[in-house]
Amino acid sequence: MTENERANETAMNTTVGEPKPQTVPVVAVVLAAGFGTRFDPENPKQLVSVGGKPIVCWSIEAFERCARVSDIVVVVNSKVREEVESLIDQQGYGKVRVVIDGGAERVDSTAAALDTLAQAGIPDDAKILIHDAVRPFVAQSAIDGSIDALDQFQAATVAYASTDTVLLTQDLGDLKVVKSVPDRPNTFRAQTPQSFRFATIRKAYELAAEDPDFHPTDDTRVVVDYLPDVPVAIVSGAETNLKITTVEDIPTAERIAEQLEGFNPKEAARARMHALLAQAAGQMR
Ligand SMILES: Nc1ccn([C@@H]2O[C@H](COP(=O)(O)OP(=O)(O)OP(=O)(O)O)[C@@H](O)[C@H]2O)c(=O)n1
Ligand SMILES: C[C@](O)(CO)[C@H](O)COP(=O)(O)O
Repeated sequence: MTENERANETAMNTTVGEPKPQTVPVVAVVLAAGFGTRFDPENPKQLVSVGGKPIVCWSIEAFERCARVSDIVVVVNSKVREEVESLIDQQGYGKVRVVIDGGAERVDSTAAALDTLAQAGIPDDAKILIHDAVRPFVAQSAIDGSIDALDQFQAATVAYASTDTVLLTQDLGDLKVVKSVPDRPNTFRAQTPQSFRFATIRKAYELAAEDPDFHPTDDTRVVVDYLPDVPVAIVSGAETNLKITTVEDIPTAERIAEQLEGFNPKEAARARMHALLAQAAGQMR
């Protein structure tokens, strides 16, 4: 077994055998309100098709498919709302309860979803799974593992063991120096879903809201920084749980879609052409 396999093995894996019966709501929050500034702001990445299906649909379907997920909240911005709503209607996603507006940053979009859930009177012990819409290939084992982890922990994140040595750095004016080098088996790449009991994530966000310098890129960081006594469990992720960040990620995404759904050469060629055009347009700007 490689070092990486060992590290991923020590992360929590899906319960073996029958999953426990669900006694609380399990709500997936699909964050699709980003502006894709590193992709192409004129071509919202959450709507781009991979393997012939819009990225946001892959993500919603992952939670539709998991019988233990009871409800889905989709968070959008004004640029994508109409299209996302029409996709939800066309596909007949039965667990999507509401499509809400997000905010300027990812954390503002999560905060909007938490407010909506509070207004809906969701219980404190509900399990909330917060997922990047642009991670279309999340495995059912990661979703199940997240739901199971909340039986032992108040918070959990899907993560994948780093194969690179990670350097923690320090700013020295206009350059950086290495501050420390953590042992590689203790370093993981954060993925989503990141999952929490409702009262825990709500409390963390309440505390964070009082901090004007609050700009974390994920929800785990909000708990780690503002509720430092709450351990966040690591749930096994995968290389395929890719976040589509730039147009260069599209060919990899097509390859993963191909493995999952079977090969569609027409669609793959169209997507490659699309990625090249988007890249060329980006360079011209
Ligand atoms: N205000 C925001 C910002 C991000 N997101 C979502 O959070 C995830 C984070 O992925 P990221 O690659 O950062 O997406 P963008 O913010 O769209 O990309 P960029 O940072 O390049 O603008 C995405 O699903 C995105 O839609 C969101 O819901 N609301
Ligand atoms: C939540 C996240 O996907 C974990 O990998 C990530 O932090 C969010 O996006 P960003 O690329 O850091 O903005």
